[in-house]
Amino acid sequence: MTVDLRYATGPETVETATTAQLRSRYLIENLFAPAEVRAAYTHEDRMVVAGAVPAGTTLALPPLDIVGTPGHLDRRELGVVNIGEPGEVLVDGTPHKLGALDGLYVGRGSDVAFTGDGACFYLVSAPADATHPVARFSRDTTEPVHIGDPATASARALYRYVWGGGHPSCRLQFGVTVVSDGSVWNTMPAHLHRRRTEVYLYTGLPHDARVLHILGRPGATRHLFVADRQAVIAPSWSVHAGAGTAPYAFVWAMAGENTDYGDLDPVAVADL
Ligand SMILES: O=C[C@H](O)[C@@H](O)CC(=O)C(=O)O
Repeated sequence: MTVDLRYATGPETVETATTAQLRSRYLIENLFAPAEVRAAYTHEDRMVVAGAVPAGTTLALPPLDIVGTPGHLDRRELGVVNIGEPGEVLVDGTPHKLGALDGLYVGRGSDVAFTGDGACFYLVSAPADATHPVARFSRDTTEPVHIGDPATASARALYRYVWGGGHPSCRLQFGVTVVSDGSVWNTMPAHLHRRRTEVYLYTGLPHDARVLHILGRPGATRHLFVADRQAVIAPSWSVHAGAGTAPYAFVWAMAGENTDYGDLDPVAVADL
């Protein structure tokens, strides 16, 4: 299996990069294909992001040569969000049913497989040095955090699945944010995470719409136009925010020094 490999980058490269260079470093375009698992590996906090689209088959989470262990999760933990129709994640043979935008945490050491005709699983794994129990997160029963404001087109609901305040993890945090009807902005005002890397996977966007995603250091930002089911890597020095030309949601996932969701450095709009 080929893995899309991304090296760690410094902030000074962003201002002189061409659009093609920015896209090849930070944008992950083709994670989802029927009856396949596709993966990208970033050296930024050694996160793996992957897509598993069972399409009627049973797909196993494969080991990756770059990870270097016989099982993918021998030394890693995993977050899963279903961005398709309902399906099942088999963890050591036990099925966990995930509906639209539901999440699953899988601890170190488990074997994982995916089934479901219309399911589309987005996966994030990160190094782990302890084993925490499997946990399912239902979008319907997770109480969202409402932030932003319709007056600034930034109202959105944050469904925090693993974020340091609930289920334990080693390094991984993840959840789903749904932008409210009539709003366009995510993560505005923006912030930095000095102590971790974050990856956004946009979903629910019409095929002819795009999210204008902002990256780079405050005061030296660039943008990427991002289509549905594409992911963007945000190194620790980069803001990560966006505005959609149509309604959308996104899966956010972070890995780094701690699992304290509130450990971030706000950036005032005027400083962007
Ligand atoms: O630290 C938090 C992550 O960047 C996201 O959870 C933020 C987000 O979903 C949003 O503001 O819309």
